[in-house]
Amino acid sequence: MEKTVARVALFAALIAALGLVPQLVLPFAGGVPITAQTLGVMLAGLMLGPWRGALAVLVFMAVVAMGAPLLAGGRGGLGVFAGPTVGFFVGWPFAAIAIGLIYRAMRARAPIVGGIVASVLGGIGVLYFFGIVGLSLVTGMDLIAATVAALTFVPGDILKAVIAAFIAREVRRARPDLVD
Ligand SMILES: O=C(O)CCCC[C@@H]1SC[C@@H]2NC(=O)N[C@@H]21
Repeated sequence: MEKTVARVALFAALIAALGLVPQLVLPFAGGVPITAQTLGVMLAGLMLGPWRGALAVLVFMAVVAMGAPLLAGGRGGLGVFAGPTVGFFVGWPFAAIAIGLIYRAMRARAPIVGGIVASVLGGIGVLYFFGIVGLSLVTGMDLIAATVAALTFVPGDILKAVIAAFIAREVRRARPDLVD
């Protein structure tokens, strides 16, 4: 129990720390930034598993919602729920669940490929569904335009998926007792 609390807190803190990496706001992405924090969401799903990973993300989100400026660029507070990133933000725990479930099913046979596939399906497939709908609702963009805007993030998120898969495999090799 104590170990679980410590791990969940650690990953919530990791996602917060990744917010220190400067965000990149591209003019054609509807005001949604490129952020390193999605790497933290992927790592939480891969290394804590679906439910504890989602819990770590939810803890981080609760602290942000309470006003802590822990999102990249120093954002926080309830205003996040009215901004163009709301769908991605709300989608993070669902992405962590999908990543954790897919990785559990694949990691024994293919730790790296499984980590990449899980992170791409959860961190792009599932997450972008929420993100695109949210972007469309908040900005009034139609779903096609919001999807095109979201495509901006695909190369960076694939890179994060590869990095997350290697980190998860190495930590699992070195300290199997610390991961899901
Ligand atoms: O800071 C926020 O309010 C949430 C940011 C969401 C950014 C999304 S997550 C998926 C995609 N990949 C990125 O690097 N940025 C977007």
